Amino acid sequence: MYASYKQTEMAKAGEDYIFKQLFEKETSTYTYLLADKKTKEAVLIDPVHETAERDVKVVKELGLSLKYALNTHMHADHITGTGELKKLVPSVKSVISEASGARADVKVKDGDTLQFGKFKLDCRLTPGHTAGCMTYVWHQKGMVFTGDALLIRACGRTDFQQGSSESLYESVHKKIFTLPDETLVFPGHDYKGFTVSTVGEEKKHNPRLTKTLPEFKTLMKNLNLPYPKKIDASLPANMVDGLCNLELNEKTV
Ligand SMILES: N[C@@H](CCC(=O)N[C@@H](CSS)C(=O)NCC(=O)O)C(=O)O
Ligand SMILES: [Fe+2]
Repeated sequence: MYASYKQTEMAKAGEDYIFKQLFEKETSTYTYLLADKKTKEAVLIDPVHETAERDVKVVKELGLSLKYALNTHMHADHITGTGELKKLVPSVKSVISEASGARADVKVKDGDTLQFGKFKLDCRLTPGHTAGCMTYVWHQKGMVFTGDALLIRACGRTDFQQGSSESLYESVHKKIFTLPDETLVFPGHDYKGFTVSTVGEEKKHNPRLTKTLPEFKTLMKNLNLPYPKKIDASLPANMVDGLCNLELNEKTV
């Protein structure tokens, strides 16, 4: 059984593509399904362990062929769904940045591209929340998947996983805010009910990233957020592509 979830209203089936924004309620995580309608090739961005079965069900119902399961970073608050997805659909290749230091089938670097059907995602390294955060840009559809680097009217915390407020500020300003203003911003989480923003809106209204760098650094230093509840289980599992410790122990006895 998987945790409770809801699928948001954000589902689009354009002329030549499929886009779905899926939600995992316990950790307020967004998973995105993108596909080429003609070739049926699909990718999932930031799947969650508990909702991997749901994601596979959607993929199958739509007659899609899942090529990649991408992580924007090594998550601290939940176990990635990539390990579970690979069990359910063995041909899927998991993806994470080389800079994350984590295990995956494909390790991407800044400037790499990932192809599905006639579409491609541009990989932009955006460190700061973690040292290995990757933002994926779908230029052809004017969409950017920012993980926890840029959240709607917020941004990822910088107090663990080699976080750095200075790096995050530079990443967002140089690698995300340089995209066209109308680019749709899809984050890795939302804790307030937002589903989508735009680069133009965030440049104007993000209460953290509109500050000067010194102000931003002070603000981030004083966020005082509690550690994510599942951090102790998530980090070791996400280092090894989402295989949980329990399974690893079972294999070694
Ligand atoms: N309470 C949640 C964790 C909330 C949290 O720390 N979120 C992270 C992204 S997940 S690594 C974050 O960067 N938040 C920024 C913010 O301003 O909220 C839990 O226990 O799971
Ligand atoms: Fe995170």
